[in-house]
Amino acid sequence: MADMIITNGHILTMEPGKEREFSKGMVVIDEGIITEVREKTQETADIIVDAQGGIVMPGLVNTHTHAAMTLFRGYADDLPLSQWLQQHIWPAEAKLTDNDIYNGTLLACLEMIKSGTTCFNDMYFHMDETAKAVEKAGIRAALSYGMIEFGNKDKADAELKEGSRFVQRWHGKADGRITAMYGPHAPNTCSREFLQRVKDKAREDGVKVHIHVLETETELKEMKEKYGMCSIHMLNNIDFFDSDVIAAHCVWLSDGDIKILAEKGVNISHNPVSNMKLASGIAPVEKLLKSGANVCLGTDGCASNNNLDMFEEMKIAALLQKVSTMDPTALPAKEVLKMATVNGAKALGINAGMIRKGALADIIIVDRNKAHMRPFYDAASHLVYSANGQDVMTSIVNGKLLMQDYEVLCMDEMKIIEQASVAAEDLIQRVNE
Ligand SMILES: C[C@H]1O[C@@H](n2cnc3c(O)ncnc32)[C@H](O)[C@@H]1O
Ligand SMILES: [Zn+2]
Repeated sequence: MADMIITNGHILTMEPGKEREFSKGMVVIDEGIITEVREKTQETADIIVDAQGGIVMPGLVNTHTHAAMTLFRGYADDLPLSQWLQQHIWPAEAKLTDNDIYNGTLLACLEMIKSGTTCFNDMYFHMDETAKAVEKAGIRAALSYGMIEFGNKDKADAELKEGSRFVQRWHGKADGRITAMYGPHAPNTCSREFLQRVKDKAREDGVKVHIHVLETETELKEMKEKYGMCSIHMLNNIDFFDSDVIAAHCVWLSDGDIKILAEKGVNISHNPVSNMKLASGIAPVEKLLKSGANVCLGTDGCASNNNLDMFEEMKIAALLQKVSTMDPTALPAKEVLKMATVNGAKALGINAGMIRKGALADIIIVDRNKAHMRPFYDAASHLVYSANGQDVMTSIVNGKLLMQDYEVLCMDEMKIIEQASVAAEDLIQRVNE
């Protein structure tokens, strides 16, 4: 007897090269793993999930965020990145406590579970608290301590020590739901020597690296002044790049940079809403995909988005490429859906992002019984252009039901909202003191 069977749904497998879509399908889950995907099964299970009227698909993978920044949702809007970070966000972050991070991350987990994200990639501070919140919520996450040293040798040692302590403590924990990584913030906030040390340490520990790269034109100019080359060439020169790197943003790329990223197998997290809100620019996603690079999708934090809705992110990613290339065929729905599922899972090194025998049972069910979801010709089209996060009925992570038929089962929804609101209020009071 299996643990769970999902029946009656319209299944979208997203299996690379073998994508299948069929109605009234069955997905069998045992011990957190998908064991069967077919039209009919002889198997029985403890839990039967009726997906009638729903699209059964892989959970969405958000490959770049700062979860606890939910506490800064709407705090400092309508500013360019450098002013936003230096004058508003960093001074406020200096006042964050463990309790803030725990409550802010739980709020983020709630929002993600409700809007169909089953795994997220996070870089922030007080990361033990983020990990504890992930452990509690039941979601999957890749976590890294955000290291910033601005070339200061003592700070560099302390930052790497903390990054390493976090990796040792949390990698593979929470039934394997937590993957730990190193998180050097960016090439213009970390020195070249430090980035080299971080990458060496990550290789030694066998873990990945999550970093912001070439988000703004200011970074490009700073790097050219300091090193006589852009961030991509500087990082390539120190042998930083391989398929164990998740580079967030990558907006200001030359054709030569794109070639390097593709050749080295670097994973690029595209964050269109944040890039548009901070007016950072438009990442050359079409060119990156054509070059063979693995491009995935992230929301960035709630201070620059201001939500964690990956459905919204998918639609905006598609529309932005179309208007920037003046080509309506650019970034079609199926491609952007891959970015938000299989490509994201590949970037984070998890066996998910698809519904296939042997994959992790991270699955969502999206409601088709809504006015904006009818008629129904093509699932990918509806998921990218018509749906939003509030159409997610059911979320399953590691074979466990975190939300079923819109009812959150893994946490007390109202309590999380209340606790995070109180934490945010106290925090802003401390910031303004
Ligand atoms: C981990 C640190 O990163 C900061 N941060 C959040 N969003 C961005 C962004 O878009 N670019 C650069 N840095 C960002 C966050 O506030 C933490 O200080
Ligand atoms: Zn970021």
